[in-house]
Amino acid sequence: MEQSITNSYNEAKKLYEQHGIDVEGALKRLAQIKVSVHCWQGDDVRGFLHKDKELSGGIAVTGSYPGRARTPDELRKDLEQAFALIPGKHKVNLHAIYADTNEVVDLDALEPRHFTGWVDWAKEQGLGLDFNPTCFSHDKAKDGFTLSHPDPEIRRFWIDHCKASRKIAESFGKTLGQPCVTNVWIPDGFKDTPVDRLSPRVRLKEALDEVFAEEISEEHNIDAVESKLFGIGSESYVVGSHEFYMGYALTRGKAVCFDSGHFHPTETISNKLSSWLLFGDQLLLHVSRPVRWDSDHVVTMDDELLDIARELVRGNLLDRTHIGLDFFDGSINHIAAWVIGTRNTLKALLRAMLEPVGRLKELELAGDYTSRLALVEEFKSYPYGAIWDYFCAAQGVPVREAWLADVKKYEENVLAVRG
Ligand SMILES: C[C@H](O)[C@H](O)[C@@H](O)C(=O)CO
Ligand SMILES: [Mn+2]
Repeated sequence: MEQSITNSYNEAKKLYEQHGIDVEGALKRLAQIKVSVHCWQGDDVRGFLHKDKELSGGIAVTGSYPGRARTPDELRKDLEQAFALIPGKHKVNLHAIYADTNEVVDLDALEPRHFTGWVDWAKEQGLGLDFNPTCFSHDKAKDGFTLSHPDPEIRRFWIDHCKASRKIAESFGKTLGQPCVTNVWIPDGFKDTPVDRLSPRVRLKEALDEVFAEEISEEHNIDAVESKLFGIGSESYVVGSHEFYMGYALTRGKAVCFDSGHFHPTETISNKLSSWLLFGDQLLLHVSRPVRWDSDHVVTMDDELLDIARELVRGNLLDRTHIGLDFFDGSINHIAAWVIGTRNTLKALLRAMLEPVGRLKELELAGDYTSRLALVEEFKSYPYGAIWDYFCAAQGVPVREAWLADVKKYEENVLAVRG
């Protein structure tokens, strides 16, 4: 390691230690955190199962930056390049449409064997896998409804797909020796104001009960459900609203997925986590960045990211939280997007771990809000960057922006030659 990195680290460490902060303990904890990196940033959410299908479900990718992955092998190579620039050992979050198979197989007939390529690779790379049924970009989701569709035959198709997804996830968990989080998100909703808000929710509740009917050990698979306020084409009503899934997950022992882009523009998920975890067991995060009406921008070091990290650290919630990412930006280098979003998420957790939480809580309890504010503000300019640099160097990944040169080289040598 470069001497200047160690020197800056030692100086910074002294400053934190004056406040009783255990810097080495924080770095050990940070090294254990697994971020679930979403595969769909690598190919603009197209997948490999039905190459001709348009992206649907009220989500959209804009931009045509060259070099998106076109095959499972390309996607895996791109992920390997991203992970070489991100400290720690993580997970990859797959959608069903990323099956690695030459067979013509529909979503309801998918089996673990269609994902063998992914599992073998994950094992070899020391990565975990998470999973998602893909309830969009399919003819049977054309009119915007899946699990809550009024037609029982269409509902059946999606129920079978979600059941198949849980079996695939269970096989991931068994083979890789760590649980796979299976997240159900459906786009179902109305563009214009519905007359009957209740019936689609009744259908969704019944369909989900069927999906989850088979007991699968949480050692292998953890079920999560993800709400949304609105999507493109479902502006007026979404069946799987936050309240729907709060009730559903609480009564069924499921995890709730909080996507930071799925709420009103001024509503933050950081303020929801402590409430949920008082009553529910586990949560899944989709760390994203909403911008005006759109929900899926690359995660930056903004106030909400830091507040999410603070909530997890201050409330001791990390052990019950699965941290996933969810953004898709087609206007920049696909690998850089992963690296920026994942490094920022980890860096925000480090910043939160380097705050004098015990002291701040004491001040708050004593009603000394002046000191609380003063300390929180001063800590914003404490030298966490020096601790982060040391962490990156110790983990064998590039320090500061040095990773960008590797991405540019990969772009020139690998991405630019893709058609
Ligand atoms: C592709 C993902 O499953 C999707 O982004 C979902 O998680 C979501 O957030 C939809 O808005
Ligand atoms: Mn999401």
